Amino acid sequence: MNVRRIVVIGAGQMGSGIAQVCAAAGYMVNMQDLKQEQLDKGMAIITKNLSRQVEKGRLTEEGKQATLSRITPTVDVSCAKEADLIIEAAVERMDIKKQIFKQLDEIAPQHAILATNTSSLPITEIAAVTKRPEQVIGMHFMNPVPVMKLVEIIRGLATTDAVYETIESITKQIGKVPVEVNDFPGFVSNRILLPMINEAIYALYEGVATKEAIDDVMKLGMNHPMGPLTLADFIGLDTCLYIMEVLHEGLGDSKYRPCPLLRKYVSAGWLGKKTGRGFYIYE
Ligand SMILES: CC(=O)CC(=O)SCCNC(=O)CCNC(=O)[C@H](O)C(C)(C)COP(=O)(O)OP(=O)(O)OC[C@H]1O[C@@H](n2cnc3c(N)ncnc32)[C@H](O)[C@@H]1OP(=O)(O)O
Ligand SMILES: NC(=O)C1=CN([C@@H]2O[C@H](COP(=O)(O)OP(=O)(O)OC[C@H]3O[C@@H](n4cnc5c(N)ncnc54)[C@H](OP(=O)(O)O)[C@@H]3O)[C@@H](O)[C@H]2O)C=CC1
Repeated sequence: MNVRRIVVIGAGQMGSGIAQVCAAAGYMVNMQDLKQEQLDKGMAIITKNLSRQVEKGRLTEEGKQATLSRITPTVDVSCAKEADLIIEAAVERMDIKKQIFKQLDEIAPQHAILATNTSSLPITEIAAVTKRPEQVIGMHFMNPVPVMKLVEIIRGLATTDAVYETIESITKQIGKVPVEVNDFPGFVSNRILLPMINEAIYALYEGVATKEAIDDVMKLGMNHPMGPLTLADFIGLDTCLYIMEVLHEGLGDSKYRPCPLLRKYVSAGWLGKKTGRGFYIYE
């Protein structure tokens, strides 16, 4: 299928990154969010990332402007009318994703593929609220999107081979590496990563060590680029909690219970880097 226009739903840290890499590869992109403020923040992040590439001599000023000109920020979801592919990157909650997919199914042209960047939620269940489950698929980017190579691709029960192949080909065109995994809670990435992060939070909760010490052990001892508590702040503690809840409920094993300290921080609105405070404080 020939994809020209991509609509990205959500202009947060993932949505803005996805819009950037798609526009940089030549696609026309509409980036939609509920609030203008969030769109402004998303565009500012994209501009900053592209400017850094110009400073490093990896991109010309014209190239930066051309990429920016291919992105149209909007609060109007009816931009989905023009989409060949929609990539949803709103909040990690099944009720909200179902609402979005129902609406997109009504607005988007018949041929359009509806992809979700969900970190953990079942693709089949999201697809079931649409009249085109065969055109719904998981396209799971990693954070920060412009840097990380992986895109986990997850078929729902009804996803066709043609839709899978289109998404695989677009993933390669935007310079990423597709890896196919099956539709299980948390897929592969977060089934393995999030229990490690949750265990690090338990270690802090139980007083095994300070947050700095826990992060140092994993950075210096295991060569992780970021310690698990820094990484949790980077992902967003709300997203970490939602993912743990999906693993706990979806796999039915108490080993996935979210740490009470994680719940407490989320209740306090300490969501990590994006709100200025999580396990650490950010200026
Ligand atoms: C929750 C989910 O569903 C799935 C997930 O995404 S889980 C999260 C997965 N991501 C990770 O695990 C990230 C772990 N951390 C890292 O890999 C690294 O710390 C990092 C790439 C984020 C930063 O790397 P670093 O070496 O510490 O810092 P730094 O030297 O400043 O940056 C390295 C490069 O990344 C770029 N970069 C860093 N942060 C960036 C950002 N937020 N956006 C865009 N580019 C960024 C820098 O510009 C730099 O680019 P060049 O090499 O081209 O100069
Ligand atoms: N953070 C990460 O490391 C990763 C996250 N993901 C997944 O990507 C998705 C987005 O995460 P992330 O970008 O971190 O989250 P953010 O909180 O940074 O951004 C989410 C954005 O979506 C907006 N939004 C909420 N509801 C709607 C809606 N109905 N229509 C349009 N926009 C909406 C939010 O607006 P408002 O703030 O006003 O609610 C916010 O701007 C989640 O599903 C997450 O699990 C996937 C890979 C990695």
